[in-house]
Amino acid sequence: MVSYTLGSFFTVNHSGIYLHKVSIAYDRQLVIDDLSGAFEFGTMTAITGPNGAGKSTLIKTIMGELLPDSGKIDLGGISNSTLGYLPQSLTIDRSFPISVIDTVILGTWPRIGPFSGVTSEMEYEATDALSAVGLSGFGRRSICTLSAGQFQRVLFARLLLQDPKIILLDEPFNLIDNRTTQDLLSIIVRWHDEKRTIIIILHDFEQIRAHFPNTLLLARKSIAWGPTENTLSSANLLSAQSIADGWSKEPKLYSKLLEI
Ligand SMILES: Nc1ncnc2c1ncn2[C@@H]1O[C@H](COP(=O)(O)OP(=O)(O)OP(=O)(O)O)[C@@H](O)[C@H]1O
Repeated sequence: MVSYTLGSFFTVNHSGIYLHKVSIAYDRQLVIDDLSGAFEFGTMTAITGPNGAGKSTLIKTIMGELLPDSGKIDLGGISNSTLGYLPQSLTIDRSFPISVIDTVILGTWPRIGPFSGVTSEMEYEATDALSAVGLSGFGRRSICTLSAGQFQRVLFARLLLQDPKIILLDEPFNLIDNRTTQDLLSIIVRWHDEKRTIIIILHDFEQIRAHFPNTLLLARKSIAWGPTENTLSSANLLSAQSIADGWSKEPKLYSKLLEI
């Protein structure tokens, strides 16, 4: 449980990832505007919104890859080096000549460091993880020979070895078939049952309604953040879309940066 002081007036206790008035800009263009809210530990939250809404930017900022231009992100006492993160598959370079099993074993680095050497126990764990994601027998294959869905299964196996308490997934079902999606969804649901915190970017409202109790609807600012049924109301979705229709015409500049 973390205590957090808002201004000089009061202190709130929370156990989760806490965002307080977070704004993020690229080249003076605001892509997240004054976002406040919490991802409570143990909850499962979908982040959705139109293309360009700032969803990946938000996740990268929680990961510490980007810094907010103003506001604060508090990880509730957890170091961002221990977060489990799956970026969008299109951003991952698969040309590096590495085997499936070694890719999965890389998941142990955040737990035991990169210099410990590969033990037979790690190989057993990685083999088990590959079997859990339906890839028994794939260990010696090179990752560049895998299909998109098989590679995504490998990345889930790597997360199984990493064993993180907080898992951030950026469109994990992009470009993969329904069967793989269902298999990976059942792993995510199991992680939730194990009280891990899941934050997942998704575009499919049916999938979100079926599996994710909480949703943040983003359109460069929070349109709604709370129980999924309330967040994904027609009025909120319309509002997000109309904001998206407008932002390409009128880029909003970040006023604090303009003062420089
Ligand atoms: N490195 C960058 N430099 C400049 N602008 C960027 C950068 N990364 C993202 N942007 C811009 O910031 C805005 C938000 O991008 P982001 O990728 O966070 O959106 P998103 O909601 O994840 O979109 P999508 O659903 O298309 O993946 C977009 O207009 C994008 O072009």
